[in-house]
Amino acid sequence: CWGYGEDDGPSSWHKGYPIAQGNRQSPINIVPSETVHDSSLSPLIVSYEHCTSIGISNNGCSVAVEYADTEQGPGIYRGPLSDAYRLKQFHFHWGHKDWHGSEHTVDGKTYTSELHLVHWNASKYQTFREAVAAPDGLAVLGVFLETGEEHQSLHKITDALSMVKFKGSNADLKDFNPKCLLPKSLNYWTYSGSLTTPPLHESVTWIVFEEPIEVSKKQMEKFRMLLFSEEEEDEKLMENNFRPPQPLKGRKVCASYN
Ligand SMILES: Nc1nnc(SCC(=O)Nc2ccc(S(N)(=O)=O)cc2)s1
Ligand SMILES: [Zn+2]
Repeated sequence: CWGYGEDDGPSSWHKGYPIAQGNRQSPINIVPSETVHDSSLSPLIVSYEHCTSIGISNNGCSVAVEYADTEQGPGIYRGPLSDAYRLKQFHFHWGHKDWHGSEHTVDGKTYTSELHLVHWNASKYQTFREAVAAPDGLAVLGVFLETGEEHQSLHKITDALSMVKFKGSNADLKDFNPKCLLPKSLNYWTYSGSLTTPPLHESVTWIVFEEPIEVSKKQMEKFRMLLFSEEEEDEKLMENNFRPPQPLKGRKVCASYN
């Protein structure tokens, strides 16, 4: 199947997933001077009050924290969105070293990691599976991580990583509210894109925050001890699980203002 190595990495995904060469692929390089400031863009509303996280798992390409799928669950609305989107999971992408690891770049600058909070359009679709392939099915919040001060809430995640070292492993992680992982400013860029891993569905309204959050080098090192491989397999360190920027193909990127 697909991966991030020499033979199964992003440059060969098009063989199994032709959409990889589609017209609204993600991530992209964001050029702030070329974004359109859309004054009709209202502030994004993040409503993460009722947060029943059910667990943390290593799915073989990243580490993800899943949320219970309930009506009054955590969600986002307004901003560029016409409907209410419900939080399904969040996960991270990172590099082998601190100088790279993010998927989106800003004027070519890479960050040490990128957090993705994956939401699906529960106003319009019955299930995540239905929404994941629909053009307005998903909304993903992107948060850049850069090395600096230790993040006071990220330790709840990094402390759990040793329990999900191997592909296919999962552990309890109760009531983790990801609001604490958002930056102070909710200024964002938004554009129409895709999943950044196979099946690469062009179903994502991307909302990427301008302001990064700070995490310590030690906290990043804990992500790099995770494995792509299963127990009993040859150890393959989980790192560089990011797709490089894809062609913009004429899309415009809008900037919020709040
Ligand atoms: N029928 C199907 N069920 N599930 C899938 S894909 C599962 C899934 O959530 N994939 C996913 C892949 C990439 C991203 S990302 N990195 O946020 O663009 C988010 C989510 S296809
Ligand atoms: Zn992602």
